[in-house]
Amino acid sequence: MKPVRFGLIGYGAWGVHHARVLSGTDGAALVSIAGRSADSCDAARRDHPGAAIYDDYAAMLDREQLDAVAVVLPSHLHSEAGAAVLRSGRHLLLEKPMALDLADCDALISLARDRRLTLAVGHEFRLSSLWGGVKRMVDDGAIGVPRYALIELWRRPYRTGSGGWRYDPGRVGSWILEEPIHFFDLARWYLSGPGEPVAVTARGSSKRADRPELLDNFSAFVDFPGGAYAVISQTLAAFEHHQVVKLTGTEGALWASWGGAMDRTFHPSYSLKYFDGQTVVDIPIDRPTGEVFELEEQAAMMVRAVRDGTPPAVSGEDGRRSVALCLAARRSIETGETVRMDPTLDDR
Ligand SMILES: NC(=O)C1=CN([C@@H]2O[C@H](COP(=O)(O)OP(=O)(O)OC[C@H]3O[C@@H](n4cnc5c(N)ncnc54)[C@H](OP(=O)(O)O)[C@@H]3O)[C@@H](O)[C@H]2O)C=CC1
Ligand SMILES: O=C1CO[C@H](CO)[C@@H](O)[C@@H]1O
Repeated sequence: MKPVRFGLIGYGAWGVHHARVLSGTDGAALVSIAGRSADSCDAARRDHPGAAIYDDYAAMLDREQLDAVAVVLPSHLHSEAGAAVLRSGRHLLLEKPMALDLADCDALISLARDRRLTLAVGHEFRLSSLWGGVKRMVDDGAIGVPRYALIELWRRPYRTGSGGWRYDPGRVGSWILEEPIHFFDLARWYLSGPGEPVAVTARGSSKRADRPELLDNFSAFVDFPGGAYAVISQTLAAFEHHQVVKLTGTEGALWASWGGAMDRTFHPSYSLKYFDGQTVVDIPIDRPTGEVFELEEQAAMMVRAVRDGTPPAVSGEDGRRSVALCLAARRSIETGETVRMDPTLDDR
């Protein structure tokens, strides 16, 4: 069978991993990469001598024969580059956050729908043996009806990113859209059985008096219909990278934890403990877990989506809901109020 032909836009810290994975996934071929500076283009050429390298992604989309394109650019460029990919008739794997506002999310969803193309968003935690193991046990009824989730991250400060985009609110949107967005996605995945979140209440603080908008510390309560709720909490004012999900239900509890020297480590430690109301057992995790591993599952998922039309793990609608929760959290911090969500998806 002919391989699915992939293009990649963006060859920074995370694009390098997308490229590594796309060039090694069964059924995929990494055909071309678009960078921007001479440095990132040279690095792409050196690492992937078989791929065509461009310093202009529009030229790559014009000239290359591609089935699908991964967009791994600074977040303010997601909507513009994602739209260009879809308009060119290619399936799209778009890094999170899907876009910085809901109008841009809507435009991408419409473009993909009108052209019958796959739009997948890079919330790769859903492909994890650990975080996905939690989901499978919840779906199997292991903890009864889920009532509470704590999703917590302790980590070192963010990298600045190329040209400092991660520390510029105009380009990053907010730090809530940068990483807590993954946790809003997980909270929905675990708890939205009875329906989508109904309200968000958030608080945040900065460690720098001169940059109060950069929320090193962030916490949110997310209310679901029927009284279940999630607490999302993150600090960037710490060290290494340690994440937990603690989930309780009417009949049991799950405690998943993951840790490493950094988010992109190939040597993490992780565990999943399950309590059935009486005893605690360790649940074996069958595959290594961590974002560098989940990318492999994500690439395989994209190959299936292109070949067979299998729905993506995280759709444009999912990506949009997570953006909506982040924007609601930011509004809650600004106003000091709880923000009610519109379950019909019309919250703007
Ligand atoms: N799902 C996940 O777990 C993760 C997601 N991400 C997301 O991935 C995206 C990229 O993050 P990251 O790689 O860390 O950021 P970096 O700043 O490390 O890399 C961004 C890259 O984009 C390139 N770039 C900028 N403008 C253009 C353009 N017009 N055409 C082509 N390339 C361009 C830059 O090129 P140059 O170097 O030449 O300036 C740079 O190489 C972000 O949206 C981030 O949120 C990141 C990490 C993990
Ligand atoms: O998962 C992630 C790990 O951290 C990165 C920032 O350093 C985020 O961009 C990303 O979403």
